[in-house]
Formats: sequence, C-alpha cells, structure tokens
Amino acid sequence: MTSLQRDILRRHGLASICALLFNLLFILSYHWQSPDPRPDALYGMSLLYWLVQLGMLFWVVDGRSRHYRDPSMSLTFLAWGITFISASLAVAPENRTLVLMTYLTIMPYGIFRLTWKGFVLLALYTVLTYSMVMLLLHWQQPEVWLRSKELLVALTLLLSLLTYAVLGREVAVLRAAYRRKNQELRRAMQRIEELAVTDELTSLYNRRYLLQMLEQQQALANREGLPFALAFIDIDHFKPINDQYGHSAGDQVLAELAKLLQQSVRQVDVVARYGGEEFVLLLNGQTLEAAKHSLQRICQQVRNQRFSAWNLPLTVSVGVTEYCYGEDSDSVLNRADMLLYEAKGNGRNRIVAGLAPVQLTLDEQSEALACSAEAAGAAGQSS
Ligand SMILES: Nc1nc2c(ncn2[C@@H]2O[C@H](COP(=O)(O)OP(=O)(O)OP(=O)(O)O)[C@@H](O)[C@H]2O)c(=O)[nH]1
Repeated sequence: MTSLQRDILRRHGLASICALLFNLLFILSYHWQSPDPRPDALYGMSLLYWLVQLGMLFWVVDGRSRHYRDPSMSLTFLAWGITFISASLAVAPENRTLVLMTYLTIMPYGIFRLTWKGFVLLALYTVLTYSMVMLLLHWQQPEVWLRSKELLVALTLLLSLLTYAVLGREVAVLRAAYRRKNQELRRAMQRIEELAVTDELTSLYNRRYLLQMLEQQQALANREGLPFALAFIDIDHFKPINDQYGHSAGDQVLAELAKLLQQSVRQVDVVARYGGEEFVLLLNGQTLEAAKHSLQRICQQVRNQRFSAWNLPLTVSVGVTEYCYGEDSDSVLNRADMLLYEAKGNGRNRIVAGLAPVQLTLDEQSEALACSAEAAGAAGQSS
C-alpha cells in the first residue's frame, strides 16, 4: 500500500467511524421520537448506505481510483453521505433537527477536502435533496409540514451553506498557495540535491558522488564477485589552452569532453569530474581487458573530435585498473592515479593499464566469497 493510499484510508476510516456514530444516533433518535416506529426502511437504507460505502472504500484502498483526478473520491463519498441523510429524513422526519445538524457537520470536511467548485456543487446538492424531501413530506402531510416554516428552515440552511462557501473560498486560496509553495520547495530541494552530486560546469557527477558509487560498487564486487574497472582520464597540455585561448575556451573544452565521455559509456557506468581537467570512469561489470577496449575507442573519439570555438585537437592520457577483491576504495583510486601518472610520464596520449600487485583469479575470488559467507554465518549463529 502506498503512503497516499494509507493516508486516504486513515482519513476515510475516521470519517466512516463518524458516519457510523451519526447513523446509530439517527436510529436511536427515531426510536425515541417516533410514536409508531417502523424501522425497517431506516435499517434497509442504512444497510444499503454501508454496502456502497464499504464498496467505495475497497475501490479506493485497492488503488483502483489512483488515476482519478481526486484518488480519494471525497466528493463521491460526501455526496453519497448527503444522499443517505436526506433519504433517511424521508423515512424518519422526526430526525429533522439531527439531519440539519449533520449536514452542517459534514460541510467543514468538504471545505478542506474538496476544490471550491466541488464544495459549491456539494452545497447545492444538499439544498436540493433537502428541499425535495421536504416537498415530498409536505405533499404527503400538508397539515404537519407547514410550508412557510419549512421555507424558513430551508433558507437558513442555504444561508449557512453560503457562509461555508465563502469560508471555503478563503481556504481554497490558502490551499492553492500552500500547494504552490510546496512545489517550489520540492523543486528547490531537487536542485540542491542535484548540485550536491553534480559538477556545475560539465553537469557530470562530482567527486563526492563518485566516491559513494565506488563504495557501492565495491560492496557489490565483494559480495557478488562482480568485476569493475576504474579509469582516470586527464587532458594533455590543458594549461596552454587556457593560456593561449582564455579560460572560457578551456571551460568549453572541459564541457565538450565531458559530453563526449558521457555519450561514450553505457548507462550503468559512472562518469565523474574528479577535479580540474581530470575525469574518472567507473565501468561496472567490466574486467581490465574489456575496459581497455572501451577506453581505446573513447581515446580515438577524442582524437577525432575538435573542441571549442577554436576547433582545437585534443588528446588524453588514461590510467586504468580493475578492482581487486577485498581492497578499499582509496587503494583502487591511488592505483589508477599512479597509472595515469605513468601514462603522462611515458609521453601522454596513451592508456596505461594495470592490476593490483596480487590480483585474485575468479576462482580464488569465489572461494574467498564462500569463506566470508561461511564466517558471517558462523558469527550469526554464535551471537
Ligand atoms: N578553464 C578551466 N581550467 C581549469 C579548470 N580547472 C583547472 N583548470 C586548469 O587546468 C590546468 C591544469 O594544468 P596542469 O595540471 O599543468 O596540466 P596540463 O597543462 O594539462 O599538463 P599535463 O596534465 O601534464 O598534460 C591549470 O591551468 C588549471 O588552471 C576549469 O574548471 N576551467
């Protein structure tokens, strides 16, 4: 059950309890006040009311109404309640005071739950059903139900509902402002979250997000034995670009290279700007060999492209390594960084790939995994 469904169920549950209490009060009042009680019709009507009410509750809780404009179907519930109250007045006219009070008790609920238009509709429906029942009673027993007195009561009801409608308008304006502010706040929160994990210039993930992803990937690799590769990519001779063409040309180069990197990897991979003109690729599920192939393709794409308004050619140096079972994230990052350093030292525009000094084979990794699972199981039993 979604939180929205839970919220709707809580609200309708409370409203249904109130409806049940009013229903019992109606029956009780009828038995007390009627000189000649014939409760069958009232019982039958109550039964019908609850069958439909429970059916509608099921409809809402089951999520069948979730695509409606108002998934809680508040107007339908309220209109059904008004229908029952008005109809019960026809079979138990002694309850008229109680009926009028119940109308006025229900209305504030409508003010908060309905749109203003919905509320006005409900108010009009209430006056209409009440007037129809009173006309029916007058027609059946004109001597009992005096026309002028009843007209006065109906007018008082109309006036009360009009007052509620004015109040409802105020509440609707407040609710709209609240909703707007809420949306603005949600958008601002979303933007803050984005800014916290992305780099503004390139729109790539930042170092903080990369480290989080690396931790996750590392946990997955240790648990499931899934390989992953990590590559440091650094632009060659970037400083002269800044010096010769200006900082904004340098920025443009960074943004365009970031776009190229992002477009060259799969959705499951992570591309991050690690700092300055240094980028990191986290290639999920890839061994060193596979990563090397991907990076060769990417380096070729970089060489083929021209960057910024100055159509500058570019090369990058890359250090790439594969995660070794059990090592920590600093160690894999440092190794890739060292390999990048080596690529720079060897003349740039190249990929240097390397594994950890002691790289476990896949069989050894699965064995280690089994051992750690066994150890965890034993620890669980002993605790
Ligand atoms: N335009 C721009 N330049 C940046 C940014 N961040 C870092 N830089 C510049 O990147 C340059 C990096 O210079 P170096 O570390 O000497 O690197 P390099 O010139 O590429 O030399 P090698 O890496 O050795 O090939 C510096 O001039 C920084 O000012 C940025 O966000 N925008």
